[in-house]
Amino acid sequence: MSKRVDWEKIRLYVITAQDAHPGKSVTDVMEQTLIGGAGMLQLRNKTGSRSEVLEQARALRVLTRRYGVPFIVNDYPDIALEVDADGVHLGQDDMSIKEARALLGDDKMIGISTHCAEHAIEAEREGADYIGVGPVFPTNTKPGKAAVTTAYVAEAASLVSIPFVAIGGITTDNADAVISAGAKRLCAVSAIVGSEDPAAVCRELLYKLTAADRAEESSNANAIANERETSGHKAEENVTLSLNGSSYQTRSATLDCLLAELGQRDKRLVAEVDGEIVPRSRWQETTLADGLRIELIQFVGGG
Ligand SMILES: Cc1ncc(COP(=O)(O)OP(=O)(O)O)c(N)n1
Ligand SMILES: Cc1ncsc1CCOP(=O)(O)O
Ligand SMILES: [Mg+2]
Repeated sequence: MSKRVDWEKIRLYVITAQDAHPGKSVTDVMEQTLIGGAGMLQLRNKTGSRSEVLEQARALRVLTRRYGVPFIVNDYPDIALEVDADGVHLGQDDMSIKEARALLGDDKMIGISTHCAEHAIEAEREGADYIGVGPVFPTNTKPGKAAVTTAYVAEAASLVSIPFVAIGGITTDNADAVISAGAKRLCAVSAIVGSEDPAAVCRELLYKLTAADRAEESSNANAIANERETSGHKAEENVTLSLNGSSYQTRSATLDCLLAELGQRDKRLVAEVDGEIVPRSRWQETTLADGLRIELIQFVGGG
């Protein structure tokens, strides 16, 4: 799988944490997350030797290929290349995006952690493929790291056009608040891989994301329907006027439109509304209303 991943399919990004599931293997737990609908996986191993990380990366590469989802390696661009992962995730203190790009080429994804608006803007400018936005809440997975709160999630949603994933302390209990702040994608570690049933937690988080999509679609559809209804009513509303002494119904909104409707706009004539002459320059701004008395006086002949 190359960098051209389908971000529409990636709503839930799951990261490994082997200490969170003693007695269960990383690949077994991560397979459960894929069964639950995870759309992207990351290998994050902060304590193992390089050879252990490489071995886990190889196994997760095989697994993610089987499920057709992108696979990212945290911290080790060289291992990402060696196992043909889809990319690397960098932190603010790691090598620059430029350096990683030079190593990995254009086909691999580069994700980077961001903790404030300036980071997000810089990441997009430097060519990151996605950003992590967090930690949204305090979390034992990243002890001592200040929470950025949902305020930064909302800021990121309006600041960047590359995809972003909200991360840090996200659980099924607080995910709605993160989604309401504007997150379309969630990334979680302990709440998923530390649970008895990782697939079920994934399904629940995905359900929350898709429920929010449906609510947004239906509120957009309502707004469009209201707009149509309002403008539809306007179009259907007839105005009843007195035109040269006779009752006349029209849908035209302005004097200019009425004269066009009557085929008179280009004729030499004087238009009077309620006894007052309306110069041609004001026909477009003269709106029609029930009961108006309109007199059209034609000039006959030349001279
Ligand atoms: C998706 C995602 N977001 C943030 C991080 C954190 O990366 P980093 O800041 O480099 O910290 P460590 O994970 O290396 O401790 C991430 N890994 N993934
Ligand atoms: C790696 C990382 N980067 C920012 S928060 C975080 C940890 C997220 O883990 P959890 O979902 O367990 O809070
Ligand atoms: Mg890192």
